[in-house]
Parts: sequence; structure tokens; C-alpha cells
Amino acid sequence: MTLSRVNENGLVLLGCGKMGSAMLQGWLAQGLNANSVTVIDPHPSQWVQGLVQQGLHLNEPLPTTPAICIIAVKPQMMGDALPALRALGNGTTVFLSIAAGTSIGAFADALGDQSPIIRAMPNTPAAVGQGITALIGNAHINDADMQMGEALLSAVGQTVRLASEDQMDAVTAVSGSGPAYVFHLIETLAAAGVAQGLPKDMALQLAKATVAGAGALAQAADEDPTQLRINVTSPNGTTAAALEVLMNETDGFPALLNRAVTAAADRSRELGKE
Ligand SMILES: NC(=O)c1ccc[n+]([C@@H]2O[C@H](COP(=O)([O-])OP(=O)(O)OC[C@H]3O[C@@H](n4cnc5c(N)ncnc54)[C@H](OP(=O)(O)O)[C@@H]3O)[C@@H](O)[C@H]2O)c1
Ligand code: PRO
Repeated sequence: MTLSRVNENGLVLLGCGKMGSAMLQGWLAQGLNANSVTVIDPHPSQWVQGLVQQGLHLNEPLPTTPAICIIAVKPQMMGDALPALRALGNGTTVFLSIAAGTSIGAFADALGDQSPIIRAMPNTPAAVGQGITALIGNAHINDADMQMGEALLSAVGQTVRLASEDQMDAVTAVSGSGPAYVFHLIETLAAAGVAQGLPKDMALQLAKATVAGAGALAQAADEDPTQLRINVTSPNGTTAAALEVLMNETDGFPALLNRAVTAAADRSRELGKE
């Protein structure tokens, strides 16, 4: 990937918690120079503090015109955090926010209405290079800016471009929050295995490997997930017995997941108004 503009002009990372760290780890592995990075975070982790030895700038004054400034603080912290970035607004520095809910319009209000701004929604599998990020830019983002944002995000997984910012609430509810649903599936599948008499460690190993393997197969196979499900299901067999419960129209997976995703999308819309 092309990181030359970022290496030459610098990257500012505001907020280096779970998502900020996951992405920074991926970028450094892909050739971003630590001495091109300025991290602003009031309580940096041991890992980030360790990167100072490699030249990373931690809580130092901002460079004058960094190529890109990544905003990775909680939506509720924006009011406190954004004033520190105002000097970079209305110029060539691209702002890239990964915050749930906060709109491009809110960033333009805080940073300057001529600022190039990308809004993105990654997810935590970025920590192992298997994330997926949806992104969209405002009218001040040119092709080169978008390619730079996309190059950074594709260092930690797949990327998709959105046609409209409205889609971001649904993306947040499906892939942003989605890893938590899958981790809960692992937890509950393992617990159900324990209830059927398996030792806890073995049940967790079986559940993790099943979810990881099914995910890998869903990505690699030519068949769609419906066909892959059918491939597991012998007529009148064990899977059919389980799917009769899970695919129940009133209280099965479809109704349950639809309610969960709707709640997440609604919360994303609310965060945009807070
Ligand atoms: N986690 C996810 O799965 C995920 C996925 C997609 C998008 N996001 C978005 O990513 C953003 C960060 O989420 P996260 O889960 O990484 O949260 P997090 O772990 O809490 O990270 C946020 C970091 O920002 C720091 N911070 C607080 N105030 C700051 C300020 N004024 N200036 C600079 N840094 C400040 C926090 O420090 P303290 O801890 O000391 O307050 C923390 O280290 C959120 O907007 C969230 O919507 C998260
Ligand atoms: N984590 C953030 C939240 O729970 C945004 C998507 C995943 O709000």
C-alpha cells in the first residue's frame, strides 16, 4: 500500500484505545514509520509508550500540516477532544473519524466547514488484519485523499465505500458492533455445550474453532451462506432439529437479530443527536 504521503507529512491519532491501537498496530506492520506518528491520549497504554523508543511522538505538539488526523475517541468525548485539532482545520489535513454516530456535519462545525473529512466505521478484527471498514468522504475529499484513507484502512482488513452517510448507522449495527454478537454466540454455544456435559475448556475450544472455521469457509467458498447451511443439514438429522428452533419465525435468530441490529442502528442515530 502507498503510505508515502503519510510517512512524509505525518499522521495524528487522537485517542489510542482499543480501536486506535488495533489500527496503529496494523499500519506499523504495513510500513508506517513510528516517527511519522503523533498520538494524543491522556492515558496511553504501555504498548504506545514503548513506541516512543522507535520515534513515535506521544502527547507532543501537533505537526503543522499532517497528511491525516485519525479521530478515535468516544463520541461522548468529542466536545473535549476536538478543540485540540481546530488548528488543523480548513487546510489540506484529512480528518478521518471512526466514531459511531458523530456526523460529518458535526465535525465540520467543530473543525471548519472547508475541512476534508472522511467518516469510517471499522471493527475490532482489525487487530488481526481481518477487519472491515465502511467509509465515505465529504465534498472536500479528493480522489487522492480517499485513496490515502482507504489505503490506511485496508492495512487492517477489507474496505467498502458507502453511497450515502445515512447508511453508516446500519453499517455500525451490522459490522461495527457485529463482532460482539459473534463473541456472544461463542460464549453461549460453549455454555450450551457445558450444559450437555462437556468440560468448559473443551466446549470453548469447539465453539471458537467452529465459528472461526465457518467464517473462513463463508469467505472462501463459492456457495452462499444459505447453501453452506444446507450442506451441513442432513434430512431429519441433528442440524435440522437445531435449526427448527433457531429459524423459528417468532422467537428464532431472524427475529432476534433483527431486533438487536435495529436497537444498535437506533442507538447510532441517537448518538448523532447527543
Ligand atoms: N471498539 C469498537 O469495536 C469500535 C468499532 C468501531 C468504531 N469504534 C469507535 O472508535 C472510537 C473509540 O472506541 P474504542 O472502543 O477504541 O474506545 P477506547 O478504548 O475508550 O479508546 C478511546 C481512547 O481515547 C482516549 N481519550 C479520551 N479523551 C481524549 C481526549 N480528549 N483526547 C485524546 N484521547 C482521548 C481514551 O483515554 P481514556 O481511556 O483515558 O479516557 C482512550 O484511550 C469510538 O468513537 C467508537 O465509536 C469502536
Ligand atoms: N463499538 C462502538 C459502540 O459500541 C461502535 C461500534 C462498535 O458504540
